[in-house]
Amino acid sequence: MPSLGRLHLITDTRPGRDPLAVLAAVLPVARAELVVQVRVAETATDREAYDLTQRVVRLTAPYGVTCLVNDRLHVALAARAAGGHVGADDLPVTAARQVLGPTAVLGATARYPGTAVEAVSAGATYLGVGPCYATTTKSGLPPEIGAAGVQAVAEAVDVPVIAIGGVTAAAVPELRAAGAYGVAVVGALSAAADPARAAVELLRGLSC
Ligand SMILES: Cc1ncc(COP(=O)(O)OP(=O)(O)O)c(N)n1
Ligand SMILES: Cc1ncsc1CCOP(=O)(O)O
Ligand SMILES: [Mg+2]
Repeated sequence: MPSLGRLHLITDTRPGRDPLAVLAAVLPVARAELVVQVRVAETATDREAYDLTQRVVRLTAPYGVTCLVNDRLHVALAARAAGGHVGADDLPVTAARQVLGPTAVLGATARYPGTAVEAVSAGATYLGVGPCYATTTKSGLPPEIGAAGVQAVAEAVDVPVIAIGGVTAAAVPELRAAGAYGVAVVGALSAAADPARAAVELLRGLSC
């Protein structure tokens, strides 16, 4: 399996956002350091998720970028994405691994060392760990775990830990120092006035 990119761009499909325009801006600067996770609203249809995934797969293929699908693993398979990401309300990691097959990239959400170790035993190849900081992108989240929470998970597992939730370029150094391999962001790229520049700033911290 090729090494995982350190900057995970999660698509922002909220009204007024343009995930493909953001991706087109970020791709040339981030290249293979980028992972794109297609995440659509729960109210989106499978067809909408599939169409967006196909477009992302086509856009990213020339750059060797890994494309993943959040939650909807059948969409990942149908669109020939590299894998998917599951959390507590999705298929269990063992079932997700069965669906995707042995070589797919499979991310799982974890907040604590115990659940992190279980997810890795069940077949997760990386962990999404958070929320690290306050965020308005997703509601109903549990309390933030901060860099200390990331460190606790990173010390417990030997797969890449991807910090998520309110992550900005300013926070990347402390997350890296805590053992995060990379970061996953929605707003830091989607809401940026200049997404390419925002990606460069995130990548600067990730390369240290
Ligand atoms: C990299 C990464 N980490 C965590 C999540 C959150 O997944 P989940 O807990 O299933 O929540 P939803 O994204 O499905 O709302 C993620 N998507 N990516
Ligand atoms: C999907 C998800 N899961 C935990 S935080 C989050 C949203 C992250 O978005 P942002 O990077 O804008 O805080
Ligand atoms: Mg989910």
